[in-house]
Amino acid sequence: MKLDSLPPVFRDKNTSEESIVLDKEIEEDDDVVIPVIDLENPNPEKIGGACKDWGMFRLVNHGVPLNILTQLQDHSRDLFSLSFERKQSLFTTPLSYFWGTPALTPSGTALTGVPRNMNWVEGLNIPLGLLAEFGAADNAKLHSFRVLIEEYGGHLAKLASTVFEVMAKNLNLNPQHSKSYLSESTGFVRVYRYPQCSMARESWGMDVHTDSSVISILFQDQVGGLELLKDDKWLKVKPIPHTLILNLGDMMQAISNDEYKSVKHRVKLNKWDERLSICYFVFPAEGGVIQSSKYKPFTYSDFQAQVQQDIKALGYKVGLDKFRVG
Ligand SMILES: O=C(O)CCC(=O)C(=O)O
Ligand SMILES: [Fe+2]
Repeated sequence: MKLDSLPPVFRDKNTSEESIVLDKEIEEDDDVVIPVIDLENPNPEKIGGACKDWGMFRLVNHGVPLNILTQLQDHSRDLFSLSFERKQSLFTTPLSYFWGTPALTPSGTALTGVPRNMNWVEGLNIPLGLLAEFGAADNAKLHSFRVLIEEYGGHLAKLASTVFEVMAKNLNLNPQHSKSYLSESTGFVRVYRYPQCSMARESWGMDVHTDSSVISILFQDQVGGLELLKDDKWLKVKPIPHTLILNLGDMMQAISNDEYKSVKHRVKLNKWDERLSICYFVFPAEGGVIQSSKYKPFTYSDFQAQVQQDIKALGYKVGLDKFRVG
């Protein structure tokens, strides 16, 4: 890892490779087996059960070509290895480059508020609906990244709607409403690098949170660190090559009237390796009102505005509780 590629605030906690190796401990293994959904032959009952009991499951036979996954990883690593200053100047609107927090304003800059612990992460935010504005013709690296992201985004949008259709049927959603509950044009991709950190026990890659999305789909490398909360226990989500992890966000919990869970999750750091993950998020259509008996009618924009206000004022997201009836 090149030290000058890190945001300056992350540099002092990254000691040399040698001292890190001496420090190596064996961590106990408490991996769990989260439900596996085979998309070649999706079983609606199994999907329903996984949504209710876990809020997170693994996708296999998902149809995203392996070469796209590996190329995207390679390209992302290459971009993150650029110097911090270069990344700041290269990733301009509609892309954005952020670090220290995953909470962004709608335009993609890091949201600052009441100071909280720094999240040990840097990332690129890529709104798929604005890819046409992302010219990048004068930069070969960015251009091929854009082409890949476009292809990846197309696959993930299809994947998300396939799974959403099964959920909508399972929940007997009104087809008129459910059309606006998932809108491809709202999708964005986040690419994260979690630098190795010598104080991995004291810092977080990403603090405990739920996603605000309808559906999030994650592609992680082999380093591991993602954990989910189930029955008050933190469980590791083991990296398995070529599989994707789908989790439900707050919008899906509201749409399902709390039948499905927006799962709490977090990312632990690693002392020895940096970690790369690529996440896709998709939301309801602009102006689409979420109707359910447990929540006041609200749009995703209402929700997002409330989240931004809470992060600024309190330092954290309150989330769905702000919209609950009674
Ligand atoms: O990097 C990961 O594994 C998880 C990222 C995440 O939870 C998020 O972006 O909401
Ligand atoms: Fe998340």
